[in-house]
Amino acid sequence: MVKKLPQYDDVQIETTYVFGTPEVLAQNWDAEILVARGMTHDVLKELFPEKHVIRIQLSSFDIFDALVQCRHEHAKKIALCIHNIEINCLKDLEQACGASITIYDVQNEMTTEEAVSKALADGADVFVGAGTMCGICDRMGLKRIHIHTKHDAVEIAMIEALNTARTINLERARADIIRIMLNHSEEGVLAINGQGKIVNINNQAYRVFQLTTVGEVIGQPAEPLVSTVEWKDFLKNNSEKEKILRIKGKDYYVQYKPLNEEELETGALIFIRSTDRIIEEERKIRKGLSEKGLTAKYTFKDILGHSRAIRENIQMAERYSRVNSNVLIVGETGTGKELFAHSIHQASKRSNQPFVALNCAALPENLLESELFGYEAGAFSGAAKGGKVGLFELAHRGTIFLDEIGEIPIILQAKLLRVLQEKEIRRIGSTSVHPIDVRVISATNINIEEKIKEGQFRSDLYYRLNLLDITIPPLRERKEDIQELVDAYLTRFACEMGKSIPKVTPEAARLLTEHSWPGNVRELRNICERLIVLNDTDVIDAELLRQLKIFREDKCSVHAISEEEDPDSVYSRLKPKKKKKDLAEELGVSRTTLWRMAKRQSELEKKRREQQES
Ligand SMILES: Nc1ncnc2c1ncn2[C@@H]1O[C@H](COP(=O)(O)OP(=O)(O)OP(=O)(O)O)[C@@H](O)[C@H]1O
Repeated sequence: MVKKLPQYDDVQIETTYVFGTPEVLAQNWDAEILVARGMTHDVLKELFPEKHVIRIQLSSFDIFDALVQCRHEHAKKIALCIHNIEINCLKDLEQACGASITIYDVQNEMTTEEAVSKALADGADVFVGAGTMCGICDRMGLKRIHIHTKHDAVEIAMIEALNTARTINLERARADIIRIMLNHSEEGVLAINGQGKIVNINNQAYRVFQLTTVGEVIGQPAEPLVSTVEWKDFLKNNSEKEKILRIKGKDYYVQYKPLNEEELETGALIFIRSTDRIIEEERKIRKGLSEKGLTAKYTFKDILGHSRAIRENIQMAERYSRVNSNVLIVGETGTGKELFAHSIHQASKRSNQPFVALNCAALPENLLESELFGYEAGAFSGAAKGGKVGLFELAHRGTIFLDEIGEIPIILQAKLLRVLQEKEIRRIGSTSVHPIDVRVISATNINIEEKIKEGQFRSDLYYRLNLLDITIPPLRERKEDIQELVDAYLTRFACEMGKSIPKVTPEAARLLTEHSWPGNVRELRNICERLIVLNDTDVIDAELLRQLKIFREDKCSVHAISEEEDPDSVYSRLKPKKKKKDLAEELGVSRTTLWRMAKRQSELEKKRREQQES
């Protein structure tokens, strides 16, 4: 009957003939959208306020068509019983029909009956109207003409109904997504209205309150469930609140957020999270961060040594933790500069924020720049698709530790200085800047002042980095720490390896104290580890130190290798055979020092080649 309707797979259309009293119309419709004409439309709308009821509009043409048919009935006086319609051209219509026309306004079945009776008394001989009127006329044996609705009007109403159906379905799909999201949330979520009644609850909250039937609590007061909560005060004050509540024997972290969005009734959302879960998640996050190197591992408690120098350094560093100024830590390799940097961060107000460490000597200039400042997508060929967040951005609100700062290329020094001055960074290839709040702790084992004199380090940057400074003396200058460090490391490694803790004889202790420790604490730590691995007795004596050739690297470690004019160093002899990690251990140096040695080595080789060529 209706042509060219848009097709929707998920919409079902049914047609039915309804006629009669509101009681008849009030049958159980399972349709969500009803399409009807005239009085039927009005009655259905009143009976089903929650449904969409769409009106099929009667057109003047439909009425005209019905009136013209009255000619065939030889009408003299036509009664037009119609609902809520205005006709301006009555005179023309009367002429076209050849009869007088009286309009009777009808609202429902009762008023239609009254109108028909009145029209009859007024002398009407033909009645024109809709289905209800026709039914009454048929009962009374009166001549009547039914106003039929044209296809076009039905089609327009059906299109409106289908569009409404589409909107309903879209809304429903959206609501389904929100429901699924809510139900997949690890948090229990409860929405309460201004009267403290539950208007919505997700699956997780059902579990928390151990409810069994879905919908059991909707419309019920929230009070028995969250009885300990002064939600009334909270609604009154319209402020957020958080509490730890014990619900069904378990602890939950509960947050209340007031809801007074314009279109929503004032109420609140209650979020409920298991405290066990929060702790577990935090642990995972910390683990994730530490795997990425974003957390500090050490505190001042990890720094051993009772020498005056080390104690004074710790005291000073503790004071530095309380402020935000940049710190420069100076000391030979392996003296514990990184340990101090971690500890300062951990004792500072930034301890819950990231600690990001970077060795400036370990990367070539271009990589170092992108590592520090990040880059935009497509900033250069080979750049990662989504761009890259730089370490400064990663360290926002926390601390960045720039080890081997003396090695930073002069071009990057200018950029770093700008970052420290402006407190904002610009990624490579980006036009915009990001404000950052990062504390910089840097470390060096070279004399930066010398580098400044040589024009290789900017003095303005040095003063920015060196607002506070710590100088850690080498181990050979604080021999009183050696015994404590040896005891601590022997104990630690023996426990880790399930061996008994060996006793160090006085002679062995003397040898250990007299050793020059060019690799400082790192070297001492490595030697202690070797002693535990290689020794199966309970004693460490001088003979064992000699047998195990414990100090065999003495002549070959940093000092020996630092003689730049000696390219035939132990480093170059060992290098081809070793992995970087093993080599660093063998030489008793850090991987950075190793990298520096490699760099120096290749510079020397280059120089030698150039000399040979010239
Ligand atoms: N005072 C100390 N107490 C305990 N352990 C220490 C101490 N000083 C250094 N160490 C240990 O020695 C090793 C080297 O320390 P760290 O990496 O902090 O030195 P560094 O000065 O930063 O070295 P590099 O300049 O070579 O990077 C680490 O295992 C660290 O835990």
